[in-house]
Amino acid sequence: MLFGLFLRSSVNTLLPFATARGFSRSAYTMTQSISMAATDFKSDTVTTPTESMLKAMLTATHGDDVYKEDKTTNDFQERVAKMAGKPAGLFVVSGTMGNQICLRAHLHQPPYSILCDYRGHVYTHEAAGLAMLSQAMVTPVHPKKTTYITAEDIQANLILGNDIHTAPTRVISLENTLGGTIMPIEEIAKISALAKRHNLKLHLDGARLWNASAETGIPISEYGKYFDSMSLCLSKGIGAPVGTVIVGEPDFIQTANWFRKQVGGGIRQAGLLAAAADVALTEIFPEKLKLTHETTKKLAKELNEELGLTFQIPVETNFIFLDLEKAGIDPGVFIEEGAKLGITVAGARVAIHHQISVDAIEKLKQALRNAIRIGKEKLVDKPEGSLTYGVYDKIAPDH
Ligand SMILES: Cc1ncc(COP(=O)(O)O)c(C=O)c1O
Ligand SMILES: C[C@@H](O)[C@H](N)C(=O)O
Repeated sequence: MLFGLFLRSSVNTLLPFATARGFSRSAYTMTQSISMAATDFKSDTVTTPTESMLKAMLTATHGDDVYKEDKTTNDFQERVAKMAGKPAGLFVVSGTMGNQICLRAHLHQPPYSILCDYRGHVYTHEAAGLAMLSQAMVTPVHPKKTTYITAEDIQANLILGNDIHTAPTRVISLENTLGGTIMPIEEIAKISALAKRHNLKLHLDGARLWNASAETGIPISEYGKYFDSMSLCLSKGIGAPVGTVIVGEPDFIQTANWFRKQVGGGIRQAGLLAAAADVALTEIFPEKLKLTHETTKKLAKELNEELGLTFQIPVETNFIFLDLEKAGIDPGVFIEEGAKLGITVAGARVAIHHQISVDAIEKLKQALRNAIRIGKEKLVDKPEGSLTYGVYDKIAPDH
């Protein structure tokens, strides 16, 4: 009974999608009890567990995952690996861990380097893991003409051969979606062929591959054909409280498991977390993700038509990258005006997820109206700790 009360009071009880003012078939949920995520645009990592996820945790098995004895975890790993078209998977606690142990497991004898997009999360937001865990050099590549790095961009930046002055490229690490933009599968196929031609490994930071798949209709397994490893987060738009599954060949996953243990990522009763992630994947993918994208695009259209706002990169899934500079909006003012209205924003990037409330969307628009009005009247320092995504602020490649 007590737990039932806890459930009711602290989680979103998601009603069927509501048709909200101005947002037909909205991805917004009308929540009976407002979760802190309902007003939080800083990221899609902020979603809170739904009642169904918490209930699933109650019936999870309690085996010790370090000894591979937990049925719920083993079954979930198998489910995600199958969706990815890969023979093996490993449940880890975060996307960062998933990426870093995959990349480390592909590398054998330094000196070596990893090639990725200059905005790639593995390079910009994983606490220098490539340098410290993998002792790798990085070749950050700027896309020349598109919002994603192409086979041509990569070819021009590969470090091949064994010149003693260099750290040869051993792994190409892609990210899809990146900044919410989708990398076309045709380009991925070209990059895969290039990697194979030079005997390089290809990794995907697929924290939001679910979004790309939901938007394009291309199955996860179709993407999986081109990669030696993928890190698939369940704690972003999929809305699980914790978890990522990395996928690949069995011997690769065994090596990655070693590095998982080494960084303290061996999990005991992992079934509790895997059970919630399993329900989240079923509940959210792909339909609720698609609705979230529809809502994001509709909001972007309204911000452009009503407020004249433009965007740093195309709005293709669940992120809007506002061009605040062009609008004369100080990020600190935007953050401050949002706080006054009871919403959390983090600067240029606006993240939409399945728990954002209709009311919060209206407040976001009002905060932007206020910030435009205030304009250059005053400049406000960004509050300490605000997520700035500086790398994303410059996401538009230097054409
Ligand atoms: C593209 C991308 N990859 C990886 C990660 C890392 O995930 P986590 O925060 O769970 O470590 C994030 C952030 O959440 C991300 O945005
Ligand atoms: C902050 C960053 O690590 C996180 N992945 C996000 O996109 O919000």
